[in-house]
Amino acid sequence: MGLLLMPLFLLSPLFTLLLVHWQFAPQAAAISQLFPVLVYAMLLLTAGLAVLMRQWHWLYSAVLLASHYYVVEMVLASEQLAAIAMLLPLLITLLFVLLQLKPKPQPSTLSGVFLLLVILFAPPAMLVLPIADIVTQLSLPETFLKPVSDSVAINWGTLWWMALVATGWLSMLSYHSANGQRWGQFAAWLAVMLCYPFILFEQAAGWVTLAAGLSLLLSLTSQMLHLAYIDELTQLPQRRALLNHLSRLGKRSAVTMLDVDHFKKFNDTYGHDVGDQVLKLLGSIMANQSGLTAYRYGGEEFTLVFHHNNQQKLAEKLEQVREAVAEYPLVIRQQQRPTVSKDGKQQRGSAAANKTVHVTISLGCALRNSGENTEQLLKRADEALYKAKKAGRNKVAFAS
Ligand SMILES: Nc1nc2c(ncn2[C@@H]2O[C@H](COP(=O)(O)OP(=O)(O)OP(=O)(O)O)[C@@H](O)[C@H]2O)c(=O)[nH]1
Repeated sequence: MGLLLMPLFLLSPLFTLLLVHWQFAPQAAAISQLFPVLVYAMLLLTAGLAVLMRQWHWLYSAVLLASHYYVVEMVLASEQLAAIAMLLPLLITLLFVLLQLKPKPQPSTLSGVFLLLVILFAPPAMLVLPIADIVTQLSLPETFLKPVSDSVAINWGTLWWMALVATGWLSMLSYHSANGQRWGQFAAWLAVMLCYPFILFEQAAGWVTLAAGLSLLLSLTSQMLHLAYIDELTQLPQRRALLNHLSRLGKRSAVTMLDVDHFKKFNDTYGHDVGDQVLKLLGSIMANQSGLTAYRYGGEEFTLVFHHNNQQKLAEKLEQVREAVAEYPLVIRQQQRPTVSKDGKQQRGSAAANKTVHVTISLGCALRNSGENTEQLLKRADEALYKAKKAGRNKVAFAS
């Protein structure tokens, strides 16, 4: 999913529920009648799916949302409301950040149980601790404590740090091109934080927790699709996605099978890890090609799918791919790792310790014949690949 699409997709529950809340008041009132059962049911569903899929990250996040929701619901009647509304978002933010930073242990391990207990009981502890006294002892400046307005129970200090955290977090996620899991957690955190300016509004916590839970559910679903369709090493879609694509391929199309030349020897010489790095690099070279969709077929074989059958254009493109791979300098360092740089020239460490090598690929292309099924098409592309190998490798061949 595109760089901007993922955050928009994961923030869509928040936008949608806000829209429903303000623009469709009768329907919103009917939905909020179902709170808190609906909210807890949504979180339970997310947690259940997370357990089923063994995606612990989502389990912890769902539990955190549930314990936060419980506290906010309870605190509304508390005399400590203002003080808790100051410290609770801080605690929740710290826990969310902890979940982003730490590798998530299995809940069946000791550290997993500990993490679960902290997430479950740290927020409710605020209900029994003398939070108002603690806040008084902090002697925060007047400007920090000044309420934003009479109608919202939040002060300027809290609003500012939330805005700072949101900006910093957002920049980090964009800079590192974060995955759905991290965006999902950010979306959930943002939704929860939105609760605070509106904490006095009826069912505000229910609405934002519902939005946060939906964001988690969407990110969990997209993670499952990712695991099912994307190859972890090369980050290219894998065979299952290829078969799906081929099943709806048009008449004018072509398929190319390609494979690394003498890869066994390469692995034997430089090690399997270096071989893996080469496959990763091939994945990124092919993902950056226009006019085709690249898949990892399996092992050191890749498949390229084209939505046209112009042989001249295909030959030019495939020649371009072949050259891009053959000309890419792989720097094998002392630790036996190739430098996979964008411009292909970056070298680190002592030049004397490095060795530059090249790999080549052979490509076999089949233009789709009328009435031909997927299996026959792939078989002909494979035969063409065999032809390219026989012709000396580092070649492009077309099926007859
Ligand atoms: N590092 C690494 N190697 C792999 C992976 N998948 C398959 N291979 C290796 O790829 C090699 C394929 O070898 P062969 O099918 O004999 O072909 P080749 O040595 O490339 O020779 P030609 O294809 O005839 O040029 C085997 O040694 C596999 O172990 C992988 O994911 N990582």
